[in-house]
Amino acid sequence: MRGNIGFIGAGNMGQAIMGGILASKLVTAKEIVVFDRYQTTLDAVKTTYDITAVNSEIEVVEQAEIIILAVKPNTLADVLVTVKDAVTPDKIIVSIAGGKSLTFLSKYLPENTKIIRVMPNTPAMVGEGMSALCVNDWITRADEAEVLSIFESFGKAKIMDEGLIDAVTGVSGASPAFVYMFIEALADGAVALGMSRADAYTFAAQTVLGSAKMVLETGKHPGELKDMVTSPAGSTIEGVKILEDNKFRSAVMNAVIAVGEKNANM
Ligand SMILES: NC(=O)C1=CN([C@@H]2O[C@H](COP(=O)(O)OP(=O)(O)OC[C@H]3O[C@@H](n4cnc5c(N)ncnc54)[C@H](O)[C@@H]3O)[C@@H](O)[C@H]2O)C=CC1
Ligand SMILES: O=C(O)[C@@H]1CCC=N1
Repeated sequence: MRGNIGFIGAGNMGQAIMGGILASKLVTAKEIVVFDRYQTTLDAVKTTYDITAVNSEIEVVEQAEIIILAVKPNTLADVLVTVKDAVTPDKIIVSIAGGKSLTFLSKYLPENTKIIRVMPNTPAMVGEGMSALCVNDWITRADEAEVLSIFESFGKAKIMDEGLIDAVTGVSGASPAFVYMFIEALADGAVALGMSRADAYTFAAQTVLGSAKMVLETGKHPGELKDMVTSPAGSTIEGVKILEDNKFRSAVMNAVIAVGEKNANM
């Protein structure tokens, strides 16, 4: 790393990324410089991770080379206005705010600022994140590789065209929420059939984890993997029919599209 990694905002996502970077030992805890305007959060993060806590947004920009803006989209403009004068051409500004484009970000920053827009997700917290990175014209190949290595330290990461960011937000940024709903529902079904709550979450979550690994590691089409589970006249196909009757796949598709459309209009 060329220097410290800064965070402005240390909520769910800021902490997920911080935790991921620290677990992978990409930098030391002291090389992570954090400001959160909510003192309780800042104190908690300092205690939990032993990072360098500072007292303002500007101090983060001054003390770090790569600055991750992890505030809510509706506070992003205020943060950009606050830090603008401290942003020099050598700094890399990374925004993870949903719906805020590179053009939006560049309007608030000096003309030649290096900017990267990222859509990560919360599984970063356990080293299994999925992030898409969109870069502006001032980002060099070396900058790109360095920031990619941050996001690869806690999962998979890929440089993507900004035109695909709404699709990314639907399929990986927001979809952990859908997956948790699915796991909860699987477990509820098992509980209805007599299994304990604790066992039901373990059986459901391990099955989702294993099924995801099958897709990633076998390279087989998900339909083929589904067919491997459904014996003729067996029990699984009865469940598949219920999901089809209830438009399960259509509901999931529409959920992804709704996220993307909202993201495009934030
Ligand atoms: N939660 C998620 O699954 C994902 C969130 N995102 C994006 O990440 C961003 C952050 O989301 P969350 O972490 O969920 O929100 P959050 O509300 O948990 O965290 C935001 C943090 O920023 C702090 N903050 C606000 N203004 C500040 C300022 N001026 N200086 C320093 N700290 C400030 C708040 O005190 C809070 O701790 C959002 O823009 C969201 O679109 C992106 C991908 C996934
Ligand atoms: O709900 C949101 O706005 C963000 C974007 C992706 C996940 N959370």
